[in-house]
Amino acid sequence: MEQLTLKPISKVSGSVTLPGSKSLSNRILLLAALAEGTTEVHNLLDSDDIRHMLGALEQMGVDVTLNQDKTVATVKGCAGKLQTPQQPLFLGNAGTAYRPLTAVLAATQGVYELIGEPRMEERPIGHLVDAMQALGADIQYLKNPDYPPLRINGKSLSGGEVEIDGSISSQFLTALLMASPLFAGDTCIRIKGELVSKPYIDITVGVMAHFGVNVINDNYQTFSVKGGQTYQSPKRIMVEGDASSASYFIAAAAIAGGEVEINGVGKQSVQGDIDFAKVMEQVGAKIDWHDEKLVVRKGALRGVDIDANAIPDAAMTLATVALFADGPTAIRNIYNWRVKETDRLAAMATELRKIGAEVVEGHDFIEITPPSTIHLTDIDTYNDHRIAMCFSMVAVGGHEVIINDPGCTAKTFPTYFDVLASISV
Ligand SMILES: O=C(O)C1=C[C@@H](OP(=O)(O)O)[C@@H](O)[C@H](O)C1
Ligand SMILES: C=C(OP(=O)(O)O)C(=O)O
Repeated sequence: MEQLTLKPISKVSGSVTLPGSKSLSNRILLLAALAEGTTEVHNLLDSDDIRHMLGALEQMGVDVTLNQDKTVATVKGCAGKLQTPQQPLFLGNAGTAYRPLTAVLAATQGVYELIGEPRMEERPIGHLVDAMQALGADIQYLKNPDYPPLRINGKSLSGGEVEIDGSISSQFLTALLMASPLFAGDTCIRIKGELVSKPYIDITVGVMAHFGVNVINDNYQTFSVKGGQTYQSPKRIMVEGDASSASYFIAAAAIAGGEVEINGVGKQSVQGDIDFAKVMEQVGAKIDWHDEKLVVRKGALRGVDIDANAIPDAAMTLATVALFADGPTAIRNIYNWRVKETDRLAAMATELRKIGAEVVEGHDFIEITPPSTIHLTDIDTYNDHRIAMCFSMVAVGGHEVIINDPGCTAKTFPTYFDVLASISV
């Protein structure tokens, strides 16, 4: 196994430009593929999750041309007419590819098999399949009920009224929304249970609007979409920087100081994870907010007690910032950390304890009391990019740390450790 030893970092200073948002990149690619017209996508993320979406689209006959560094894609829309792939579509562990493709392909003529990495087979998808089946979709589980892999016999669906459980993942609603304009008739979606990760629905609705489809969102309880529509290419679209990736640099500047300019997200961001910057202000970071950049400086760091349901990805970064706060930090309402790249609640608790922190792991929360001394250890990353990136904060806090399998950041941020090194003193 590869290991990366991070030496103590005494200061971070300089400027970083964020890679494009994973959530925006995969939504935009899928809708550009389904649209009428050609779309030029700028600042596309180049990472494993996007590669899986691109690979699937290519297998279904979509013509996508990438520039040399793979950050500009020209997508020739197929106006909803995808080809049946010859092979199963391998989607890695990319939720933003697997879930939307499940719903869209169920409403598109053809036969599809959707497969993934072993962890994908442990990530539930039953709530989405239940809703699609209630609308008449033909989707079968190939191994275990409620989990990938899936076989889909795509066909014309008529829409109608449908309920979807939103309590485990917002990606199921995102998927259903993205498929809804393809149904022959109108669709009214009612949310069962408390909808989690709500800001991601705003991203979905925003991207659909760019492609000419209007969603009526009634207080995150019901959503209405007109049927019989074809997405329309906006011709050119820009992916903003990844707000979840920004969290590591915001945290690094807050812990180690110097001044870090983070380009690509700011006041104008459409991503919910931008609110991590507000949480870090509460923690003590000094942040200047610009339209599309943040400038972050160090402050005295306080422990906080937050409900992180709206920012599940960025909130992981707070768990390692907590090592350097003046008291305990609690991160609450994050049950679905357990069904992501790994059981993130268990994994974070285990690794933080190895560093020396006192940790309470609840069913849906984690409480972290900073250690009096930080232990030198190697961090297991569980094939979870965010665990690898979060624990680089130990080095930022002035302590050597070893990251096992650092290459797992390829899921969303292949160059993360180089970018961190570029601002480290
Ligand atoms: O829709 C999206 O782009 C995402 C939604 C979130 O998942 P959940 O809705 O499952 O919390 C988030 O964790 C994931 O990284 C990306
Ligand atoms: C949960 C994540 O990914 P996915 O899109 O696969 O759900 C993540 O990137 O933290």
